Amino acid sequence: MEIYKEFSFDSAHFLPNVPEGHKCKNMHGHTYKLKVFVAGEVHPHYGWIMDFKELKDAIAPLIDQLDHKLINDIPGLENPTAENITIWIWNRLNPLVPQLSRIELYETPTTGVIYNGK
Ligand SMILES: Nc1nc2c(c(=O)[nH]1)N=C([C@H](O)[C@H](O)COP(=O)(O)OP(=O)(O)OP(=O)(O)O)CN2
Ligand SMILES: [Zn+2]
Repeated sequence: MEIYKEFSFDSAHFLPNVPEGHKCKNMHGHTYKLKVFVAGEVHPHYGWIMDFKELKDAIAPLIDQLDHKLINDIPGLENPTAENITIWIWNRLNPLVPQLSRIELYETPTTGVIYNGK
């Protein structure tokens, strides 16, 4: 079984490595939607895989770093594609939440990344 919790953050970014003339070389913003999945067994006493609040507390410092920021300024995110942001989140969240099974990051309503750490 998997549980999930959704988060969102509003951030500015630009993509420095795209060719001249590409619209994403200009600074612009997104309301990112983040969906975090955790897999495991249902605890016989608590009746849950993991407390949603524990998940929220684990990701809060990462959301704080991203929300209302220029993502390019964050060390490790100088080229803040959706793929790189997703890997950055995974690498910081997985040590705190070892049962992490999947991250989905939506940059726009029609574009996103699904990552399971491999
Ligand atoms: N594989 C990726 N491709 C692109 C990324 C990315 O992170 N990974 N990022 C961008 C830009 O950040 C851009 O803001 C999003 O691109 P796009 O889907 O073209 O955005 P639009 O809102 O303009 O989409 P429309 O459907 O055309 O309105 C680009 N590519
Ligand atoms: Zn963008």
